[in-house]
Amino acid sequence: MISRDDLRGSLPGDLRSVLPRAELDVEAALEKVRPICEDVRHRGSEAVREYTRRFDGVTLDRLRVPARTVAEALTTLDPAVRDALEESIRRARLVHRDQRRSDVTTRVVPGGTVTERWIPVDRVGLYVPGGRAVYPSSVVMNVVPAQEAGVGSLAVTSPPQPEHGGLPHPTILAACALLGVDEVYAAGGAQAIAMFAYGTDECRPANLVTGPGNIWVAAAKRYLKGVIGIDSEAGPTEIAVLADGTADPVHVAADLISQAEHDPLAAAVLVTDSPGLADAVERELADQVARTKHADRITEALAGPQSGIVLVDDLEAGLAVVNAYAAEHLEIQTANARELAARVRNAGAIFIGAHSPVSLGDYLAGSNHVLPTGGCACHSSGLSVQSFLRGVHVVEYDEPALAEATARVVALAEAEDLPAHGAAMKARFDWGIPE
Ligand SMILES: NC(=O)c1ccc[n+]([C@@H]2O[C@H](COP(=O)([O-])OP(=O)(O)OC[C@H]3O[C@@H](n4cnc5c(N)ncnc54)[C@H](O)[C@@H]3O)[C@@H](O)[C@H]2O)c1
Ligand SMILES: N[C@H](CO)Cc1c[nH]c[nH+]1
Ligand SMILES: [Zn+2]
Repeated sequence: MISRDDLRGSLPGDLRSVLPRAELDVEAALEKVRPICEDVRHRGSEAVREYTRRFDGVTLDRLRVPARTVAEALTTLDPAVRDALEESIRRARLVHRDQRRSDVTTRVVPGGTVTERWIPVDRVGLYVPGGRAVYPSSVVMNVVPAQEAGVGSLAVTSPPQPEHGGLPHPTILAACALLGVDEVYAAGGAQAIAMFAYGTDECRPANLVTGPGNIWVAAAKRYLKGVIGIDSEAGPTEIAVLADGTADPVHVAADLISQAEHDPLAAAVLVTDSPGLADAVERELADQVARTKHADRITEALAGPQSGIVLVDDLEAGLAVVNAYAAEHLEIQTANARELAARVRNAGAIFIGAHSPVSLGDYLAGSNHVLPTGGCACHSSGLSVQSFLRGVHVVEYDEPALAEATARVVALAEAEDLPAHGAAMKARFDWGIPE
């Protein structure tokens, strides 16, 4: 129970330290991924194949999936799944197309302009998880914004599945085919991220790698950042639900369980001012978990230190808690949900009201489901078209505009004791280069 007194005067950081959160030791995982990444750097595909044998239990002669195999995956795709994927792609395109940026030219002074030009990254590597669950939906969430940004070269990688002849899951291949992606690799974990970073004889290096994954994937992204660009760390899934006594405990429990289903390290947190709702949700959780397929990993996730029910005095305190927590997904199920949502500062994505569950966002809302976890939502965004663009300033001044700027540039250069900077300006005018 966190009371208003606990909150009074507490900084978001203090509050964060008393909230449930996974003690995800990415730093410890870094120790383990460092040698994997270095090995891939030096031995390329041979090393990727060796770690694939060790961690995925699959022996592969080559990592690249033949383009024909990708295309053929469509022939065995369940028509209902095809229809759902196509609609998911259509809705995601609608949302992501609206995120495209236009170049903007600012006339700073007469004769002096700065244009911000948006240029897509040349080549991206897209990670699609495939350990405990397989994620064709993450193919959509990675590929659509990259394509809408105008990225020219896209490669997808996903862990090989022993029961599918060492290929990524057929629905992942089919999703790639639907999106027109034919460069696909059967590799997962840290070794796949290193493959994109350093390149191998089979896979050209990429400029940027994006996509969600487990702790090994998150650690590899952190280790290789700089060698390759990365999106935000999108690690084990999190859901926070801010609810009052008007929320339906059956729905709240179902939504918490839905995200706990991803990983024993997934986090599910209810923040409520209603002791009655808290009790009812607890009862519902026990009932629903017992009846669900992945009860083991869900039970582990719900019992972990990262999950729990936080009872607050009122919804103001609840708002402070969810802002401090900065969940990957935040559902607001209260009487005044839209109003509270407008005051949320930190969340990867916000789901308003009884009819906007996270499961909708995972597959079909049109929003992106690759979102920052572990509190990163206080500084990072989910995947979007912007993730695949670079803004480049293009500067163009004419001679009078440069002349008008010269004295001030010289003054600032001298203040920084960098006189050659000033000299580069003066050289263009009568002032000349000083002896
Ligand atoms: N935040 C998001 O946007 C988002 C979206 C979807 C999924 N997720 C998360 O992605 C994760 C997917 O995890 P997953 O495990 O199912 O698939 P994954 O593809 O991320 O990881 C599987 C890979 O991990 C490697 N691996 C397994 N054990 C290892 C070990 N002991 N040492 C080194 N490497 C090892 C293997 O090579 C395997 O290919 C889940 O945590 C889920 O919650 C997050
Ligand atoms: N909830 C995950 C994002 O954290 C995305 C996902 C994909 N499939 C099901 N769920
Ligand atoms: Zn999910």
